[in-house]
Amino acid sequence: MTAADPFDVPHDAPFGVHNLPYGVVTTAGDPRRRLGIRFGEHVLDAGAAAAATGAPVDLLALLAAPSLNPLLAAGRPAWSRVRAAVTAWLTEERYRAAVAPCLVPFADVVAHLPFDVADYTDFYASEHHASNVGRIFRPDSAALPPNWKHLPIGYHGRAGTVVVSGTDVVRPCGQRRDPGEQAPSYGPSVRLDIEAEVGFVVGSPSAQGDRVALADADDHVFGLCLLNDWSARDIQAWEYVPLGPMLGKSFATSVSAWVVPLDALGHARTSPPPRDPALLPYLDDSAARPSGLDLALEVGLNGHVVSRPPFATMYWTYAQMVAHLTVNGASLRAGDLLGSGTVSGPERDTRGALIELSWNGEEPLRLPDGTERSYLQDGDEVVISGSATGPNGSRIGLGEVRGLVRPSR
Ligand SMILES: O=C(O)/C=C/C(=O)CC(=O)CC(=O)O
Ligand SMILES: [Ca+2]
Ligand SMILES: [Mg+2]
Repeated sequence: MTAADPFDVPHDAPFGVHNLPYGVVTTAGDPRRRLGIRFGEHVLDAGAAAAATGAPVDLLALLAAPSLNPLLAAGRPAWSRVRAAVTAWLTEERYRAAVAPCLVPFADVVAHLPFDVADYTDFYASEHHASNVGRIFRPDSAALPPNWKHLPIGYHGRAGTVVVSGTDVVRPCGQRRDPGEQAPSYGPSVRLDIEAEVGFVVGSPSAQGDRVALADADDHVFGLCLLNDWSARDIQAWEYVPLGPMLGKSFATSVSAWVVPLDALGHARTSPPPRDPALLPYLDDSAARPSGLDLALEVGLNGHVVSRPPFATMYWTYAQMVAHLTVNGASLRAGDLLGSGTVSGPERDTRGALIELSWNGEEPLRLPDGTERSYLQDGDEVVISGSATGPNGSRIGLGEVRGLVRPSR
């Protein structure tokens, strides 16, 4: 093998054979949207590889689709068959000649939104984040509301404004009420923020009226992406009582272009923090397979790392989010996106939002380039990236979610 052999991916590379995340790509020479699987420095054209290797017609149909949704809806047995087939194509000598022409250099692809987002729900699962924001937004109340440790709080967001990594974000306009004022004013947000989150991508639907038990959550969750829940704190603070976030968060939510299957994250599973008080039975995971995940996130602002949020500290797991979301009989659809909520750890430099990092502007961040930030300025670029440990010390790259702030129109 030579260094240029596309099949020769180093064991510690972020997109090795243990990862195999899915995306939707086009190339300059072929503008058809098609499924790609990231592998080393290349992207496997999944539909072309299925055809070239003579895959069964049902798998061929799933992989020849222009979005991930048909594969998402096909369910866990199909996800396992596809993953096993792709692993064989990329590792077994007998497939090399057929598969090699289906590997496109990563630099040559444009990645699009990998799935059609059905419903988007954003949770609030970090105790550190919820406590910090509670202290800032509600200084005269307890840091955590009384329901916080009994259910994973969330709100329903706006699926139609989810955008893929690399999409610019226009500073939103809206109402705010400035400190000391009685009346609101209108204009571009002056407290534009980020929220570093993990987005869980639902595959198999559930029927309306049914509940999905905690133990069955893995039959429904296909994988995860990185998510930036852009938030205009001034708009949010004025509008959110009593029904919750609305325009302060609905203008844009960015997701990474590559969906990492849950199957790639077996080694990242970890026990969530101890729960006190005890949970109602439908949320009690004390006897379940752990669904905490040890994911290391990094938040970059204009090229400087400003935070390293640890996902393992999240109080609520994706399995509990699924159990809670469906406990009233609400159905899941293929393409539902469940945001974890901002990931913040206990230390200052592990907080996942600027409102916490700058304590709402009281302690501005000093960047190595000599500038200060409390909130985002026009032209700022935010990159959230992440990784986990895979089998035998391999790495599972979670890719990145990137966004640049454009001035209000
Ligand atoms: O505590 C509040 O009123 C608001 C909290 C948030 O803005 C956070 C939110 O979107 C959920 C999260 O990302 O954890
Ligand atoms: Ca959020
Ligand atoms: Mg949002």
